[in-house]
Amino acid sequence: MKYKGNAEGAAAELLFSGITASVRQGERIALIGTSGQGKSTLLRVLARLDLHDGGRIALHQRSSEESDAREWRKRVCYVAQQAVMLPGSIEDNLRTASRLHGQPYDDELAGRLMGCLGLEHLDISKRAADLSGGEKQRVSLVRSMLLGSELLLLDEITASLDKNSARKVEETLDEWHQTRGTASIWVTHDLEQAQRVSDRTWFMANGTLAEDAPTDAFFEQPTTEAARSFLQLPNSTVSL
Ligand SMILES: Nc1ncnc2c1ncn2[C@@H]1O[C@H](COP(=O)(O)OP(=O)(O)OP(=O)(O)O)[C@@H](O)[C@H]1O
Repeated sequence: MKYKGNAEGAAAELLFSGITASVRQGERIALIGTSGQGKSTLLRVLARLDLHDGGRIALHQRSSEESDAREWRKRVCYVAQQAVMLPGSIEDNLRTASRLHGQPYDDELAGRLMGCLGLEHLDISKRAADLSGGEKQRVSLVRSMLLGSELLLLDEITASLDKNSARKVEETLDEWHQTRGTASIWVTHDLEQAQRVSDRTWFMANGTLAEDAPTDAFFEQPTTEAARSFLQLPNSTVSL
């Protein structure tokens, strides 16, 4: 699905292939696997921020080729691990979605989400560039949530947060999911977090989606040796 070229024109290497999967409305997926498997790349492909070299992605049966990229990115929103703040104040950043998509800015909702994520102390007229890494990450999450997407692609969004703040992010997204039915694919290396925030787990290994299973089943009884090894479970006789 996505090629990884290396320098000096050497033969391109297939990063992953043969992935067939779907996300149901309101479903919460944890995407896990060892570093370098292509989890972030898969999210970026799904958000149409990276181009796939083959295969098809579709939203409600409409393929990416038939859909307007801007409209797609409003409905499928990628939240990066390294939050990028736009020039201007925190409020300017929060207003991005409404400005870009010509929709009214919900001041009350923005304030509520900032509070839920432990950012109520921030003066939103402050320069966004001056925020700490963890603050930027949460402001960027609020900015994305204000888009009202139906699928959030969350790329290690709590990686630079303390435990307390990370829990607030999880709780806020859980409430968001309960009240709005927003689906998510959450890339995380924290396996306890993966179990808390998902109904289904996608496990990437060996250049493909090696397992796609309900989260409880995956963690109790993974079916591949790759997953057993990843979860540090004893070997079984189950084959890859
Ligand atoms: N645009 C690109 N061109 C070439 N190689 C790329 C590109 N994007 C990512 N890669 C490479 O593809 C591989 C997968 O990267 P990716 O960040 O998707 O993995 P990951 O599973 O999310 O890793 P991690 O868990 O460490 O964040 C890495 O070796 C990376 O260097």
